[in-house]
Amino acid sequence: MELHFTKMEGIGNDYIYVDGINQDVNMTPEFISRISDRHFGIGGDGMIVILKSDIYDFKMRMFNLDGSEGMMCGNGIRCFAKFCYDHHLTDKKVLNIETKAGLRIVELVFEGDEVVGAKVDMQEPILDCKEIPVIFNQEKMINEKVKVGDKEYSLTAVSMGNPHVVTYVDSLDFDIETIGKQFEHHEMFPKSVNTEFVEVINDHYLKMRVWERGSGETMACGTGACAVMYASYINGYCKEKATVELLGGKLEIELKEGHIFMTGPATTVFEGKIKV
Ligand SMILES: N[C@@H](CCC[C@H](N)C(=O)O)C(=O)O
Repeated sequence: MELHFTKMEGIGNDYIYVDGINQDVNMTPEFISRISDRHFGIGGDGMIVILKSDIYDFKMRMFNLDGSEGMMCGNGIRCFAKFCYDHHLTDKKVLNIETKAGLRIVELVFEGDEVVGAKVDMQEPILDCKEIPVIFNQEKMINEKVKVGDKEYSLTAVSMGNPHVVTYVDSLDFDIETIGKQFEHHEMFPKSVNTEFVEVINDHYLKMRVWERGSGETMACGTGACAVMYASYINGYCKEKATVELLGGKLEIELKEGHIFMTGPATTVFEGKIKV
């Protein structure tokens, strides 16, 4: 049997996109980590499957490099919407997409006839520790000093449908592999966590690196950039609109009427088929 796929990336956060409406897709962790492997597979930060939804236009399921399933993917959902439009699964330019974290509304961005990106209503950020989830002795974790490994960090925990913890650093040049794993496996995060390390450049420009649960360091994380903007806003480091620069590029993030909006590119790298 063959599996048709499209490799796509949103500022370097790359996934293998597969149409699960017109073909059967193996969604076991073993298969996902095998095809995502950069030496023995197609290569990517994981796999994203396009499915029919009973309530909205489409349903997105996303899987990390280790095969674990994520609730939401910010860079992924922009590419997901482009995939649906480019593959003629829809001619809508605004798509309602069902994710494990609920509805996300994606407005495609065009250059001429070509879809080059999207603006996404990422819904309301969540600070409630129980919902994120974070085991902590207060309702919210905002700029709280917590020891991770042998160092104390000031942490702000935010859910964008998936769990994030944001911390501020003087320099982005550090051993993310060691520190990222300490956060990812810390007992205060019962469902693990995505960790964002942020350098504040000014009140409308933030730079970050991310360590994603299930995938390790990636070039970018869309939900992470939203969590960073919101954490920085409530900590008084930025205004309602900010550019967030990640290793793979920039996203524009805006807080409007309690919702976070993310705008960024979506790019097709190549298409193919593999024997499964
Ligand atoms: N890269 C993504 C987030 C992917 C999911 C995450 N690793 C999780 O398991 O929560 C993004 O762009 O948001």
